[in-house]
Amino acid sequence: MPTPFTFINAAMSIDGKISTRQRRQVRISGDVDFERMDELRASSDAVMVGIGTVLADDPSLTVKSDEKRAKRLANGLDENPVRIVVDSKARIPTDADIFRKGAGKIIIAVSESAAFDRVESLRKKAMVIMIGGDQVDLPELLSILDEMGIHRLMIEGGASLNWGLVKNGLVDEIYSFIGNLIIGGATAPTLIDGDGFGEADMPVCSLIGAEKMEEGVLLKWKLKNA
Ligand SMILES: NC(=O)c1ccc[n+]([C@@H]2O[C@H](COP(=O)([O-])OP(=O)(O)OC[C@H]3O[C@@H](n4cnc5c(N)ncnc54)[C@H](O)[C@@H]3O)[C@@H](O)[C@H]2O)c1
Ligand SMILES: Nc1nc(=O)c(N)c(NC[C@H](O)[C@H](O)[C@H](O)COP(=O)(O)O)[nH]1
Repeated sequence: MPTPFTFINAAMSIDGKISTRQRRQVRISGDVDFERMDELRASSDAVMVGIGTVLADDPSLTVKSDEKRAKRLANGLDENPVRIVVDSKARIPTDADIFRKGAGKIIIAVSESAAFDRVESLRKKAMVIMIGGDQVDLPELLSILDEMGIHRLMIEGGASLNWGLVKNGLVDEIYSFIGNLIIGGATAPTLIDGDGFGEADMPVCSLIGAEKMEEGVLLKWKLKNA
C-alpha cells in the first residue's frame, strides 16, 4: 500500500525530552527553528499530530508566514496544509484552536471504539476517518491519505504517535532540533515513547544532516530503506 513521504519534525532538550514530566509545553526551538518548521508546514500536503499534543499544547498547526500562505494560495492550494489529528477515542474538544484558527481542511482520525455522539459532533467541524478497532490503524490511515493526494506528510508529534508511526515502518525521515536546555524527569515524554524496540528490531538510521542552529543543533536522519 503506497503511503506518503512522511517525516517527523520535533524539538527536544539536551536530555532528549520534548516536554516536561507534567506534559507541559516547553519552548525548545529558537526563532530560526520555528521559521524552519513554518517552511516545512507550508511545503507539506498535510500536518499531523496526536490528540495528546492537542490536549497539551492546543496547536493551530497553521502556517504563520503571510508570505508563505499567499504563495500557497497563488499555487492553487489552501493557505494551510490539511491538518490531521489522530484521536482514537475522539477526545478532541470542539473549541480546540485547530477548529477556531486558520482555513483549510481538517481531518480527525478515530477508531471504532470512539463514542458515537462524539464522532457525530466532530463531523460538523471536520472530515472524520474511522479506521481501526481500539486504536487508529496507522498504516491504513496513511494509505487512505495517500489515495486522497496527500503525498508529503509532516508529523509534529507527540511521543506516542511518533512511536506508532516508527514502529509500523511508516516514517521516512526525522528532523530533530536539539535545544540548549535540560528538562529532566524520568517520565517526561521523549521524541519516541511507546513500548520500545527489542535489540533485534531497532531501526538503524543514516545521518543526512547536522548543523549548528542558534544555540542548538539540527539533526536529520533517514529511516526507511527506501
Ligand atoms: N517538542 C516538540 O517538538 C513536541 C511536539 C509535539 C508534542 N510535544 C509534546 O508531547 C506531548 C504529547 O505527546 P503524547 O505522547 O502524550 O501524545 P500524542 O500527541 O503522541 O498523542 C497520543 C494519542 O495519539 C494516538 N496514538 C498514539 N499512538 C498510536 C498508535 N500506535 N496507533 C494509533 N493511535 C495512536 C492515540 O489517540 C493517543 O492517545 C505533549 O507534552 C506535547 O507538549 C512536543
Ligand atoms: N518544533 C517545535 N519546537 C518547540 O519548541 C515546541 N514546543 C514544539 N511543539 C509542537 C507543538 O505542536 C506546538 O504546540 C506547535 O508547533 C505550536 O503551536 P501552533 O501550531 O503554531 O499554534 N514544536
